[in-house]
Amino acid sequence: MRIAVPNKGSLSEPAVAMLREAGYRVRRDSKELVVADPDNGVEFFYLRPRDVAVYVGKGQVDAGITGRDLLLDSASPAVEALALGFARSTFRFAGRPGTAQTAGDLDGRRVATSYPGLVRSCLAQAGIDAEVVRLDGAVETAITLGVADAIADVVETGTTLRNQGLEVFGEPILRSEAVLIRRPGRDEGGAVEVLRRRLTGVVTARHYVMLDYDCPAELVERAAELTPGLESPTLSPLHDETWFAVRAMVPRTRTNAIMDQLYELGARAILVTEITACRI
Ligand SMILES: Nc1ncnc2c1ncn2[C@@H]1O[C@H](COP(=O)(O)OP(=O)(O)OP(=O)(O)O)[C@@H](O)[C@H]1O
Ligand SMILES: O=P(O)(O)OC[C@H]1O[C@H](OP(=O)(O)OP(=O)(O)O)[C@H](O)[C@@H]1O
Ligand SMILES: [Mg+2]
Repeated sequence: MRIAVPNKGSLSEPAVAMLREAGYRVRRDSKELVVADPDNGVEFFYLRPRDVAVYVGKGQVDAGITGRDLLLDSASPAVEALALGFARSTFRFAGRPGTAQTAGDLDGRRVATSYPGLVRSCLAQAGIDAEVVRLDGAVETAITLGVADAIADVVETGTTLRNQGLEVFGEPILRSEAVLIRRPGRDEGGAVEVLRRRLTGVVTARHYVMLDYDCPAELVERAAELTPGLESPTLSPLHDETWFAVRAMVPRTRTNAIMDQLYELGARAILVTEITACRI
């Protein structure tokens, strides 16, 4: 199986980290363009982020990691197989304050972007007739230099826009994040499915922590409501028969709130441990 991985930019490092956590061999330095991983029957190709969807869409590579925005911009027939939870951003119109209230105000005006495919299809869908100016990056500067009236670009914290005195307008065009993509058609031999399952394990492991605590027997039912786990929490008897040990996965973002509630209920010895990988 061949897998395409972004070789630079925002996606590269977290994509490599995720593959490493999923048990694959990754490159040791940024000059390595092809990495063989015979133990897993995989060959990794480190490609430009924009090219990943092109190779996967043409079927030369079985799967790849890219951004949802890059996939849609490329108009590649590759298929999104799994959202990976990093490189989250929105794709938005922006301009100087007062330039426009909605995308409709762009009629007859110029929009600079490095995602012309995405922007053209968004404008066409809304029936807006605007000129798209294609730039390679740093598009925020296009307005200052008079090349465009507005821009459409990736926004994460909004710092870049603020620094240029720009404001977003209109509805977000897209919510993006890193995604696993696969070539269209059948997954020969189910090879991509193994990759997808492994990456799901990493995404889930990042999402949850393992919570262990001791709980008086009469409070176990109420404690189980606070920590229902995936199927049901694990109960183990303690030597002191009036207590149980309870174990359940909980969403990472709610860990401390749940620990507070358990403690107030009467649970003790509440411990949190990291999950490094899992199959759900
Ligand atoms: N600041 C950011 N925060 C989150 N995601 C981002 C950010 N900038 C770019 N991305 C995402 O990274 C992908 C773009 O990949 P690309 O390699 O072009 O990143 P980049 O950081 O812009 O690289 P470059 O150094 O070439 O500008 C897109 O999916 C985009 O949504
Ligand atoms: O909302 P923010 O947190 O400021 O992030 C968004 C910025 O990050 C990316 O820029 P990058 O540094 O990749 O430069 P580029 O425009 O040349 O791609 C993106 O193109 C935006 O400009
Ligand atoms: Mg960039």
